[in-house]
Amino acid sequence: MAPHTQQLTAAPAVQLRGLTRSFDGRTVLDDIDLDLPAGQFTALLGHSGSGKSTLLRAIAGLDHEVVGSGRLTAPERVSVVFQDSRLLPWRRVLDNVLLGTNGKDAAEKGREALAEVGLKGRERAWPNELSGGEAQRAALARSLVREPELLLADEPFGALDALTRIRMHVLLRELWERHRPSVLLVTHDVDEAIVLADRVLVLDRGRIGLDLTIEAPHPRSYRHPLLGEYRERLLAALGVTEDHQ
Ligand SMILES: Nc1ncnc2c1ncn2[C@@H]1O[C@H](COP(=O)(O)OP(=O)(O)OP(=O)(O)O)[C@@H](O)[C@H]1O
Repeated sequence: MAPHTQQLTAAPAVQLRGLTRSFDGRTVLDDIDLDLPAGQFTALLGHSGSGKSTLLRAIAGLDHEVVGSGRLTAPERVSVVFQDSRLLPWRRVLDNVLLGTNGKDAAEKGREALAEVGLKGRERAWPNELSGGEAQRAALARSLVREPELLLADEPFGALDALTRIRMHVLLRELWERHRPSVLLVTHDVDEAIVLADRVLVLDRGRIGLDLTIEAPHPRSYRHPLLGEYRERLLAALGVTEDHQ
């Protein structure tokens, strides 16, 4: 049995019950129940405006209004990565990674995390000296150094060119294999979801419209023959027909 399959039986890292969120009387999340098992790599797909970021923010504990309406259980150590690296421009790369950490071995861990994401030697660089892909690598290092039980990623590769995105997919999956946090990756890219995740959720009209387990060995390429059927099911759930592609 693959190691990640074993972890699916573990207690859920995230439990949502009856989660509802409205803005100005408009319901964006409608009574959502969801369990994310510990150590699972899940992707959340949905059209623009379907509420993906709202759901992620709720799980991250960044939206206090939503928590009041339902029940949310999430781990203590949560890291969030966004589309924009959010590095502080006035701090060098290593100092960005270390922000908010402490302990005498923090700097060493920061260096190790930068080496893991392929930024060894760039510790003293300024954020504006990094490419977009490198900045996202640094953002991943910053999230890793906190040893998160849950990694929430909101379209982390959305602003990158296609080739860089593929390299980042490989990196993210490798990091997940090594550290095994629970991951929730928000994306509107169906291929990104099925190449990376073992479970893909589709958010539609405030509900989880489709909850699909992807059973194909890793590493997966976009052309993996097993992925075609999953792609079609997800596109159908998103209301995208072949004619639209
Ligand atoms: N703070 C807010 N105030 C008012 N409306 C909001 C707020 N945050 C989100 N919304 C609305 O909630 C809906 C869902 O937004 P959300 O950002 O969660 O969607 P999304 O699926 O992440 O979209 P995208 O893929 O474009 O990032 C949108 O209609 C948005 O305008």
